[in-house]
Amino acid sequence: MGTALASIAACLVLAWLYKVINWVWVKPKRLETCLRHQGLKGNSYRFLYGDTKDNLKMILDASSKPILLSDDIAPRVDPYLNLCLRTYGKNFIMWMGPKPRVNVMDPELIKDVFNKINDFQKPAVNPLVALLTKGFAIHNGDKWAKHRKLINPVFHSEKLKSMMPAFYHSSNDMVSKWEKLTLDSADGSCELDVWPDLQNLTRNVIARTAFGSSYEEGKRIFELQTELSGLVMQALVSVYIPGWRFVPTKMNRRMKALEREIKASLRFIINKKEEALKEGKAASDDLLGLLLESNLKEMKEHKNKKDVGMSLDEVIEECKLFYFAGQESTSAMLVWTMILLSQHQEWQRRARDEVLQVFGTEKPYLEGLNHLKVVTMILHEALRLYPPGILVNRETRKETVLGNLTLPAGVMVSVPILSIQRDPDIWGEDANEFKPERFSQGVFNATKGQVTFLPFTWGPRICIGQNFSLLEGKMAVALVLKTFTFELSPSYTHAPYNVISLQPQHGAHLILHKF
Ligand code: HEM
Repeated sequence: MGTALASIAACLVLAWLYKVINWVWVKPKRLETCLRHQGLKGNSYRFLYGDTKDNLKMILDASSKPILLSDDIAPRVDPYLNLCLRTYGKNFIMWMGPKPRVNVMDPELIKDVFNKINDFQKPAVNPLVALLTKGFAIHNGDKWAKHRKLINPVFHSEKLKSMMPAFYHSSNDMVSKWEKLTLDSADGSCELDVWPDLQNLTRNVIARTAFGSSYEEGKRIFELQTELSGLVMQALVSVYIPGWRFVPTKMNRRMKALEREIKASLRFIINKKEEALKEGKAASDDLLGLLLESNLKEMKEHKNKKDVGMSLDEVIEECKLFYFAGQESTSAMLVWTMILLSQHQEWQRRARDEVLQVFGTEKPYLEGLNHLKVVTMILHEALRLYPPGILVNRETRKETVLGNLTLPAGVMVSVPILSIQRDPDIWGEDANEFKPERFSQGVFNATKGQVTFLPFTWGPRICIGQNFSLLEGKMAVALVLKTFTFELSPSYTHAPYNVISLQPQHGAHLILHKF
């Protein structure tokens, strides 16, 4: 009996060892040979870590010093990728641990990557990131399609109209706070770091638009989510050990407690809203109400079918996704827009003239915001130079053809948005300069119809919140321009860096003058 057990144990250990050796050595080397035969350059695979150690070291080094406003930001923001581009050209492989990642910058290939969503799937997320959200942004296949279909109506342009009061009140709260600071000073000016206030603005917008009347509870959930993101980020910089998250360390216990509290608070809000909706009491004009309405409709229409609609847990995860996806990126877009307009006073003046011409002393309204041409050009140029998401990844699950390449299963494909949007081959020699006039005839003309402007990516998985965030951004920019002129403070240091989104590492110190 004992010998039989020992043999089974030995077999299990051998099987496990085989899997580990295959994962860390045999498979990466096989993939490397296959990719090199097809002409792809890049560093050789290094055991377990691949390029990740060098990548991290270069990021830490680059982020230890600021750069000049006139410098290219790529060497600071993504130094390793930038080095590979210079060393190997645009088509190369980088090693994300034992996984090869192919860099793709050809517009036709990018189109394929974003269009063929079943061939190029979202990579599995680190279980730590899944603590923050398991919403449809991380799913593939039928589950993604089902959730996207249910959530699409929530972001329909006619529904955005009902979000206008939330955009206005949140922007107005911020502008009133700044106005008070300028009025309290003798010369009607004040110096401040606008970055935390812009983050607060976009948080308030999501709390208001997601939960309507439950806004205060929504804000509390945000505080918990922010603490949880901080802990997840801390855990992510250490080497990921499978299963470590179950060890009851102080940090792991806190993460679990936060996750439980967030879930319980969301469950409470959702139940309250669902009850009210069923009784016909609540106007479903917030994101959660609209989502529940879309869900109820689907369940009624297909009540005899299996697996229809979303469960309560799935709705909870989608609410967490609104927080996660909707906030950081929009505040990043706004902060870089303000920094660029501080540097380029002529464009600031043109944008203000337009805002005053459209709204005069009136509160900004939907149709007016939709007609702001100069402001839209400026937002697009800010999103080109400082895309909140600098890179997106996909992964092959089976042998897949991409242009001249045949990629085996298990290869990551990366679209480096920042490098593409600053590529002189695509945008011309002035690619690194702020020139909103590029977008004077719209995005299609600016890109000559190619897939080269990608702040929201492209294809079926394009950002669902694109119109939402642009409208929110226009409201905030219009109110700021109506109230202040602004410039960079001498204490501003230019230090773009990438943590989830492209952020100003040392804040955004500006001087505001009451207009
Ligand atoms: C300036 C602001 C924003 C930027 C630059 C941005 C950017 C992006 C990008 C690049 C993706 C695609 C990621 C990928 O393909 O891997 C994406 C997806 C997504 N975004 Fe946004 N986003 C913004 C605002 C928002 C807002 C306000 C919301 C919601 C309230 C939102 C919700 C989502 C969702 C749910 C997805 C997943 C779509 C899918 O997988 O089908 N985003 N966003």
